[in-house]
Amino acid sequence: MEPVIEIRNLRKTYGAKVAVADLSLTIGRGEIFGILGPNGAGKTTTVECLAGLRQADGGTVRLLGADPQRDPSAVRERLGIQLQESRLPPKLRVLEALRLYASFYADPADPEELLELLGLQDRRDTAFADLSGGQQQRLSIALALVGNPEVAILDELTTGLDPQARRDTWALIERVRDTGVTIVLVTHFMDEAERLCDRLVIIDDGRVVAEGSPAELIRAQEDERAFRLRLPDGSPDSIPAVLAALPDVTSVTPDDGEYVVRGGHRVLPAAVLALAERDVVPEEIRTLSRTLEDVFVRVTGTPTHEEVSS
Ligand SMILES: Nc1ncnc2c1ncn2[C@@H]1O[C@H](COP(=O)(O)OP(=O)(O)OP(=O)(O)O)[C@@H](O)[C@H]1O
Repeated sequence: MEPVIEIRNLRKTYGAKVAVADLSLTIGRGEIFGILGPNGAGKTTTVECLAGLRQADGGTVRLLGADPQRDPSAVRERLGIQLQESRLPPKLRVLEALRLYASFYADPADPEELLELLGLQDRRDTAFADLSGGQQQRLSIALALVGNPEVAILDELTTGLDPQARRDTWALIERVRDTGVTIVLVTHFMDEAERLCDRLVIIDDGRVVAEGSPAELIRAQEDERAFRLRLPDGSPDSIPAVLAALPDVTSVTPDDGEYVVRGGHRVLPAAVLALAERDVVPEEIRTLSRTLEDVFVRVTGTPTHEEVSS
């Protein structure tokens, strides 16, 4: 793997607040690399240091062999960045925006080709304010790509998009990667990371707590089990808390009228026994395959949804 990004022992504080404690990672050419973590974990600070937008307190950063901290201009032409909630003037039209941004670069991409890659050809004369959320998002990706970058950083790519627009955006990112661009994806969506990333890190409190491909990370959770449970109408309200208190259970999460129960390899028999002792016959039980979300909950201790307390 030819590294295009190397971060070693990065540290960044804001006054007394340690945003990045000690973080190292390596990203290879042509990868879609995910940076995941709970709110406030230090993801945005990390990519801002990587882009030379913030000065780190310690550690080294190399992007395409250059030091973006010391010499931001050395990476400016080779890096595209789409930060959270990038907004444009409401009246600026799509093609105008692309041409304007292209004028900042010595060797920009052809705005017409970008319009086609991003499926915005028939929106070329539409003002930013009149685009749908998905189209605005696609335009902000196009703007990150207009300088013909070798590396693109995309932060919270699909926040606020509907399921179809999210899937379209994922397909688009794969097309961009296929053109040879290395992509750094900052996200808190586990399904997005599992679907798109070749490799990823999960960071928590400014440190890497897990690293690998989604499949490797999921395989490493072999002793984890989970199932979905639908209780019969009229079962005692205390049942979820009873399950949450069992030693084999690590979490009970309500979801769409059912419960997702997670725990060790004995979680299913232990829960069924506890239900039987209370004369509760489940309406339905479905075992679940492990996902990146299970890995995330385990390594960060942060539930992605509200849990039942025991
Ligand atoms: N300019 C700043 N001044 C002070 N504290 C900051 C600043 N920017 C970020 N922080 C704090 O540093 C920590 C890391 O923030 P950062 O935005 O890097 O996290 P994040 O993982 O990107 O979070 P989110 O998912 O919420 O965007 C947080 O506790 C945040 O409140």
